[in-house]
Amino acid sequence: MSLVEISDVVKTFAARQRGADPVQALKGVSLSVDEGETVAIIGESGSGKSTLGKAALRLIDVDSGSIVVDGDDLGSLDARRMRAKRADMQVVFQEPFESLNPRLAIGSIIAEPLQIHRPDLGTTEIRRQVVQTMERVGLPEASANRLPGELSGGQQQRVGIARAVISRPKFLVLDEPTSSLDLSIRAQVLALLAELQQESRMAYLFVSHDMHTVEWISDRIAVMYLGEVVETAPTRQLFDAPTHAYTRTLLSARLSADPRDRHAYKAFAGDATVRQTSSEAST
Ligand SMILES: Nc1ncnc2c1ncn2[C@@H]1O[C@H](COP(=O)(O)OP(=O)(O)OP(=O)(O)O)[C@@H](O)[C@H]1O
Repeated sequence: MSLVEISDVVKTFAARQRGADPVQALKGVSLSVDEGETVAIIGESGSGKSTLGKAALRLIDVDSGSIVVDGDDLGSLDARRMRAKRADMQVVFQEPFESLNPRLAIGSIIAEPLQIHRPDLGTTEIRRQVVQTMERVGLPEASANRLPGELSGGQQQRVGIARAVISRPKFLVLDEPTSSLDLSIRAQVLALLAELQQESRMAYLFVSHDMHTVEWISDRIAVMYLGEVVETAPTRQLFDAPTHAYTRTLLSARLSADPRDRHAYKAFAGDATVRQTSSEAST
């Protein structure tokens, strides 16, 4: 049994406009993610990727189907057990600034999950873990007292990652975590995510529409089309021998992308470090 087992999940949204039909965002989706594995979800805008990411963490309710994380069926947990379970399942969103409280200092933002989930820890221990986590994700200790708006986009996303991993989750949903970042910073943040995963064997569900990113980071890829997973395959196999017509269309779009970007990206990804670069220094 995989760490994360998503089985036959259906999710329908009421239409945003009055009179329009409801939207079936997930039409019976099944997917698993193993410990230490990165599964990417790709597909065009509106295919249901983000909805699946949110459903996997039970950030939204689903109509039917089940999501089992580390042996617990999320649908059958009561509110108290679900709250406790959240320490094991975290999320990193695309827009770091929007997901960080602009009025809280960075240190407090990163400390929050521990304050919620580990009432047994004292202030000194929480501070120690915050400093340790900041160091691990490449944030200067001095930024603990700064506000999110004072950091660069890359640093803000490091804060989002630090907050997500400080409670030592087993399962992380990453919803376009690097899409808003410059190419060079993107590669460094991806390298950081890969290192963190190697250290702690987290399972990653990685939502992305960027083929270069998923090719680099994922072990397996699930292709979504109109609320369904139409193909799941190991990354190399999917790129070399896609079986579904829609996957082939997606991949041909990738080939028409600017090849210079691709090479630049590979070069950056190859020697990316988690340390800050001058381009990432705050403004
Ligand atoms: N809260 C909501 N209310 C109504 N419809 C919604 C809601 N959230 C998502 N949808 C609809 O569900 C479908 C799937 O949306 P979703 O955001 O999961 O797609 P996506 O593949 O992540 O797209 P993108 O790449 O643009 O983020 C879309 O048709 C979207 O309009």
